[in-house]
Amino acid sequence: MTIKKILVLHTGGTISMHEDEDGDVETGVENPLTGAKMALPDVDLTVESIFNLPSEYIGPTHMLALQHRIVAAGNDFDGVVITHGTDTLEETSFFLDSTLSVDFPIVITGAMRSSNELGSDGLYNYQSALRVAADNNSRRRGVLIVMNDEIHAARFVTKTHTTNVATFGSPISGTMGLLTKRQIIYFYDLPKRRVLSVENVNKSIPVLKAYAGMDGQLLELLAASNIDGIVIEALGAGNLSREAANGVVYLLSRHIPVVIVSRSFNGVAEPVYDYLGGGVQLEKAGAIFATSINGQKARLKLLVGLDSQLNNEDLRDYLHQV
Ligand SMILES: NC(=O)C[C@H](N)C(=O)O
Repeated sequence: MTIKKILVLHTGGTISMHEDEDGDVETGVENPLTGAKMALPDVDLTVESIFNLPSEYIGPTHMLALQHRIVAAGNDFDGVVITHGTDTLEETSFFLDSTLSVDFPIVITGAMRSSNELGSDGLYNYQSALRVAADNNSRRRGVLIVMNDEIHAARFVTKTHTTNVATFGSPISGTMGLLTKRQIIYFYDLPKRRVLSVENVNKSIPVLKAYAGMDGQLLELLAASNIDGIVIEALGAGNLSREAANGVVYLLSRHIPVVIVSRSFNGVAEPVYDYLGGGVQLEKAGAIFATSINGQKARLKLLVGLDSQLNNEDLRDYLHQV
């Protein structure tokens, strides 16, 4: 068996934290994963602590720094493993997946229980991520999320539970693969996606959730506040109240791109209803329906699309693509 060279990038999160005597979880200086004993395949690890942050502090600038580090690694490694807090793990995964085209596996993992808690899942998930990154079958699959013996695609994964170790799920596509004691099994291949390079991540793109009785006031306020675009988690298949729909029309009249996803946990947003506020009329007015992603991912996709100077039809096609 050939030895696989894996680049490990620690970024912080619960996987690198510990519980104090009161049971509160805090960050530490030493990463508990460093020097930990694991049953591993033949891997040669290069370990870097690129950040030591709770993932609530991670934003697009950090994601871009990670992306640059991976690009700089070139073909020096057979795989990359990133450890990350779970709260924004799906966003970092999605950003990297949208902006990196590499053959080697990029695997992201985290933990729900910190290093000294009973039933801590950090070391186990780290070991699983290394196994997946060292597996030849993990190549050319985009960015993968490995937690709790499951493999998920960055495009479809989301955090589904506040505290459970089985928090990550892919409601639309299902789990992409599994780790057993001896095997790594993939159930399906992903549809092709368009990868774009990104240079500047400083766009202002808020995400707004729709609700019964939503008015257009907030949308009009946002239209006057120098935003570059907006994502609305609309109702059901992608519908809004009449007042909110008028707010969308106002935003569009100011040339602010409006991207529609659903606030529903599962399914794809698409234009179905033809009345004021219905998806058909929102699309006719110029709103863009993003396919199969949630609000936080649509925000990143719009950011990447705008930074790549995509406009009108091109931007629409890009956001439509699964
Ligand atoms: N389980 C976790 O990692 C949650 C933590 N708050 C973080 O995202 O950094």
